[in-house]
Amino acid sequence: MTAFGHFARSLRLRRLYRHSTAGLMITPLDHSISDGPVAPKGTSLDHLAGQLAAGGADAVVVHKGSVRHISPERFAAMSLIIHLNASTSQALDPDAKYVVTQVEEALRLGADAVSVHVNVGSDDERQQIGDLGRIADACDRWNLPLLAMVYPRGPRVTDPRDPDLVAHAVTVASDLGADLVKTVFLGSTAEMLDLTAACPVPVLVAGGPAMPTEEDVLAYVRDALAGGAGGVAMGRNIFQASDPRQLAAKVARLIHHFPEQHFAPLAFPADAHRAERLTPDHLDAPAGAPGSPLDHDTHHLADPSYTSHPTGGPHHDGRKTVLA
Ligand SMILES: O=C(CO)COP(=O)(O)O
Ligand SMILES: N[C@@H](CC=O)C(=O)O
Repeated sequence: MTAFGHFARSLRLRRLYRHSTAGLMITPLDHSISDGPVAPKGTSLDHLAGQLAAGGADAVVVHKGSVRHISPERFAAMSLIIHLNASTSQALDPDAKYVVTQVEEALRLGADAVSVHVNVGSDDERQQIGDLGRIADACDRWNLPLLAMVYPRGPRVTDPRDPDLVAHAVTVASDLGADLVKTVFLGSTAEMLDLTAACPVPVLVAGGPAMPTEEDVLAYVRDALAGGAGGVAMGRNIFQASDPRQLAAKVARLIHHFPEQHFAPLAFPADAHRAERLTPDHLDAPAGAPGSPLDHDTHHLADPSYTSHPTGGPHHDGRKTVLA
């Protein structure tokens, strides 16, 4: 290990942020096991994946068998996250998630990262937290980034958006080694700011059930970002939209161009070197203004002079460090 974290894990995390270091737009499609088909009627999973990739999604989360039905071409500009546990809505206890494949299998399938869902407060919590710990160990062995989806859910959880409960849930995820954590939006930007400030890894918000209008979705994403979220892992609102590609593009654009850079996946020695080439004027320029880092649009990642923050090293601004 170096001060910049393990190279291979850093590299894979960096690739997740292929479009922008400002944040992530991930679309989970693991609902296929919990609730049934995710692709709009009459279309295929491959078509949906193509729309998401064309819209600028950074990654999709899918179950292991789904990758057989998606063309590898879809992942030319989008990462593949394999989901490792499952349950169906028909189960006696739908909150009880069980492991259906391993980190090694995900690697064999070409995964760029893996994800695991934990319902904190469920009757089955003991098993799920144990699974998260074991999966985190395997991710450490293979240097594979880990996304933990953590939700307060279970018979004793009366308010799944209780800020203390959600803060507890995301802490479970970061304490056991998740690189990214996905959870519910708390309902207000102020509450989100407290949550995200206390969590050492980026917090991605889930979308929840489909909202009535596209503008509702975009306002929700704006609020989450203003609350310090590191992006979204938004499923139903995207794949149930009348035009998933178009809405994915709008959401991705909001996230990828968000002016505040919350964290720095570019924590490589080479980036410290690149950072020296940005003058303070560049860094102070308003977002999108000539000379500001965001002036580069999404092409900035191809620009060797681009970096997301002035020091280039692991970035502690009171929020997060993607790499340690
Ligand atoms: O947990 C989820 C998918 O993994 C739910 O995502 P959405 O709420 O955005 O549909
Ligand atoms: N990760 C989610 C999938 C969506 O329904 C869950 O298991 O609840």
